[in-house]
Amino acid sequence: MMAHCSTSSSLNPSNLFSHPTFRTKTLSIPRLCSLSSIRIPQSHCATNRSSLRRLPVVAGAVAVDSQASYTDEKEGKKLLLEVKDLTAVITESQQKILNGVNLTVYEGEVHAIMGKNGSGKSTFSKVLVGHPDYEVTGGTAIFKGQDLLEMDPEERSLSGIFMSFQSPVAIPGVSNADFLNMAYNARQRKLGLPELGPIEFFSHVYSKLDQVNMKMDFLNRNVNEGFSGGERKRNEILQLAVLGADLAILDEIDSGLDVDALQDVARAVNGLLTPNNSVLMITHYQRLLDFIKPAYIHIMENGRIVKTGDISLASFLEKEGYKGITAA
Ligand SMILES: Nc1ncnc2c1ncn2[C@@H]1O[C@H](COP(=O)(O)OP(=O)(O)OP(=O)(O)O)[C@@H](O)[C@H]1O
Repeated sequence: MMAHCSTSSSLNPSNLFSHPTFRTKTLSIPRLCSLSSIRIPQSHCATNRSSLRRLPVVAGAVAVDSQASYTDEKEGKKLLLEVKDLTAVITESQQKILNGVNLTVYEGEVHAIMGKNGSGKSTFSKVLVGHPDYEVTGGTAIFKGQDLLEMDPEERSLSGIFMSFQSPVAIPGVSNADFLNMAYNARQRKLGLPELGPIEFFSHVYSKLDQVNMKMDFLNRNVNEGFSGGERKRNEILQLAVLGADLAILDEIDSGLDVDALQDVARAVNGLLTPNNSVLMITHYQRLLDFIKPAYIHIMENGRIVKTGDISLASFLEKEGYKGITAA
């Protein structure tokens, strides 16, 4: 899906979702990168830097609050995310989708969520990042010791959550390089660190391109415009590489990837893993898990995690299907 330009002339970065331009049914999380269905105001649909500077400062994946006192530990690892009995409905229809999700993620862990189509996997991840299509009706979500549900989407991004969407959108008129540069500088500003000009930024991003095996000319192209499905997915991981994250939520990052691209993307994600950050992957297939190895696999059914196991759960699933899992 392509992003559209509207005629809105200004945005309030601190409350982006409330802006009429963004109150659309197709809105996705307002962060600078991986905007899955965002509408960019006409005034921002230009490649000049002054326009870009006016884009909302909603950079994702910035571990600003690295000093947060989230003390619960397991084997020396800090508790990153604790979700308890989370319930949520679709805002418009009030249809219940999440029926009490429980999930605990410590730093340095890789988790995968699997489940039948329509079981609520994407909804869960979008609820975590504060997508306005959904309303939380119960439960808690604590991220780095802070109440995630109390934060607006921008704060969630700035506190270190990155989400890669199933269908990253194109943003006409905004070059990939400018987009990433702006996102990077937003983080630097938030951290009180020096911003990088375009030339300095280029050398910074150059090594990241290598990590995802992307050619340099992708930087000069407009964000995701004309990119193949696989290129969009690589671009998502490039954004993650540039911005970093304490918790990267990757929604079907393997979909549409050929075998080589899958390996590139997996290698890049693995290269970004440290003892302090975590990944939550949503996938249907074991092939991704062969490359990015999760410690935990969760099966979601009817808006709840109904089973948790290790990698053997994915192999079992591959052979027996979900019926086998439920019966197991
Ligand atoms: N904004 C929405 N409007 C209407 N229905 C929605 C909306 N968001 C989710 N749903 C419905 O909620 C259910 C769960 O959807 P979700 O996308 O979370 O499932 P999923 O497990 O990610 O599925 P898949 O594996 O096919 O991607 C589906 O029946 C879906 O149609």
